Amino acid sequence: MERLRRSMMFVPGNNPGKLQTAGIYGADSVIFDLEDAVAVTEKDAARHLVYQAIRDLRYPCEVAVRVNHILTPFGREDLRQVLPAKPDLIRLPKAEAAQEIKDVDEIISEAESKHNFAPGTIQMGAAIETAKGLRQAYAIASASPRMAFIAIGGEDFIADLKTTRSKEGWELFEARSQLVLAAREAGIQAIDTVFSDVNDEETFIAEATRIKGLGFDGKSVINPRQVQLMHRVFQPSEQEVAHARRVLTAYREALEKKSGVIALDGKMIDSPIVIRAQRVLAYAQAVKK
Ligand SMILES: CC(C)(COP(=O)(O)OP(=O)(O)OC[C@H]1O[C@@H](n2cnc3c(N)ncnc32)[C@H](O)[C@@H]1OP(=O)(O)O)[C@@H](O)C(=O)NCCC(=O)NCCSC(=O)C[C@@](O)(CC(=O)O)C(=O)O
Ligand SMILES: [Mg+2]
Repeated sequence: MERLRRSMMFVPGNNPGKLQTAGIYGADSVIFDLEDAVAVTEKDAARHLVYQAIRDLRYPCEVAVRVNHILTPFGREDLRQVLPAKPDLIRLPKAEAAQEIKDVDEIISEAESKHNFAPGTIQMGAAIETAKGLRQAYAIASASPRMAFIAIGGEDFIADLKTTRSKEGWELFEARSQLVLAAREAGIQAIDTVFSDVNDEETFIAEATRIKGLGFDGKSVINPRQVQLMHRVFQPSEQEVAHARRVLTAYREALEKKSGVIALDGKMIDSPIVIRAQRVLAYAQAVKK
């Protein structure tokens, strides 16, 4: 089972209080942000705070840093200053081309070598936030062995589409589906976008349920209150686990009788159903830890 990334919580990189407590809320990952949550005048202070937090504090989860785009005046300096702290992952915003991933991969390799980190220690993820980026989703996802996921940055994506965000999310449906397909083709995870109204739990849960159904592995979140909501949506129910066990038992018995297909409660059980049942059990096991 790959690493769980049900909840990836953004933490503004210029907020010392939030950086200090970010690990206590149970998120699978924290993303210390140097990009859009940080004003241009605060970039330098934020880099320093993020470096110190990663170096000095122990987080019980994956620690990622969202740097500015490599082609902005800030991206390379972000990497230069935070890589020596050895974050688990660098998340790139507004990715539009495989070359951006390759360039950052090279910078990370140089830092790993300079600081005696094992090669490949620091992973990468990239957010697709424009129509142009979406066209390159597979190329981006497969541009480096460091790539652990691609994400959709929905707020920027919607601005690029020149539309507005609805509760039902129709405007993002096509992009979300394409993003999951590209991630699966590349064999990496797919992460959904943030939901900005932290007080609207009902719509958050509906959206989380929908994106789980589309195949996403998790969601970027902006507030601790969204973490457990997300985990609850992704938790396999007792009925799902019990059903998965019955599927595997029935299939084993079928194989013993030299048959590759069997009916359980009137429904056909064959190998893709078995693969799904195995995933439910592996997932239930992983979320218990
Ligand atoms: C929204 C709000 C201001 C509300 O604050 P409030 O203080 O009213 O919240 P409360 O619930 O009252 O907080 C209760 C307690 O939790 C603490 N607490 C809250 N949030 C915490 C947190 N994030 N980390 C650690 N701690 C936290 C707080 O300090 C308090 O602690 P305490 O005082 O001890 O009780 C706050 O959450 C926040 O700043 N969120 C992060 C915003 C951010 O990073 N945006 C950029 C990334 S998105 C983007 O860029 C778009 C994107 O790029 C995305 C993509 O690519 O996917 C795209 O295009 O779509
Ligand atoms: Mg964005």
